[in-house]
Amino acid sequence: MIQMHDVTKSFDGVPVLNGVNYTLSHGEFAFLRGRSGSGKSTFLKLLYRESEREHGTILIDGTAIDALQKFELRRKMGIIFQSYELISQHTVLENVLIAGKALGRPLEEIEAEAMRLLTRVGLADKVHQFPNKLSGGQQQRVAIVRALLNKPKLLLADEPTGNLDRETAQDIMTLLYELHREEQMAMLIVTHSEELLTSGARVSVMEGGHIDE
Ligand SMILES: Nc1ncnc2c1ncn2[C@@H]1O[C@H](COP(=O)(O)OP(=O)(O)OP(=O)(O)O)[C@@H](O)[C@H]1O
Repeated sequence: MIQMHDVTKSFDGVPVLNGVNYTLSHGEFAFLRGRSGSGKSTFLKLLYRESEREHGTILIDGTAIDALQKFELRRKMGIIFQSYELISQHTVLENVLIAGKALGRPLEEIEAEAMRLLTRVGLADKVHQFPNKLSGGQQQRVAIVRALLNKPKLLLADEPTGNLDRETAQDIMTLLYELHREEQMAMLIVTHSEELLTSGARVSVMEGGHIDE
């Protein structure tokens, strides 16, 4: 799903990624850990081309990421962030539907899929609420549903539980693992928290500009 070979990135002449090699298989579930400032977010941003690498190759689902327009690349993936990134003037349902409307999918189809997923994550009674009426954990569940609406083969998560208390963070990690199995997609989750790692899951570590298993 992800094949990264010898990728480098620096900011103002200071190297952050220094020849990163990384592979994630189709349907695999994996964590990426690392100290603050080690380059984890930079690594993810290169994958969804929020930032551009200097050297090396990156393939997503077998295709070199430069061979695609950004919107084509991002269709292949869902992305969630620590800060949820919901639109405050839109209801929960509207926030989720945005992802499907962006692809021009029929409203009836995306509404049905949104309701299925929102029910799955325990938010069936919140669909007409606005995000500021929800807890942090509930807002992250909305963001997860939005990321899954178009059935991506890959979900990238950048510190998805960074703003949540421990118990809620654990619930979100469990939910992500269950969804990876149920919806059959690869997931790469960046976290600095060792205690949140799902037991038995693959864990890679970003350190010194490299990724080690
Ligand atoms: N746009 C940018 N311009 C300049 N420097 C940057 C930029 N983005 C990141 N950096 C630097 O690159 C390094 C890695 O940052 P990055 O955000 O990738 O780390 P991280 O491992 O995700 O950290 P955290 O766990 O704190 O989020 C840091 O030293 C940061 O200051």
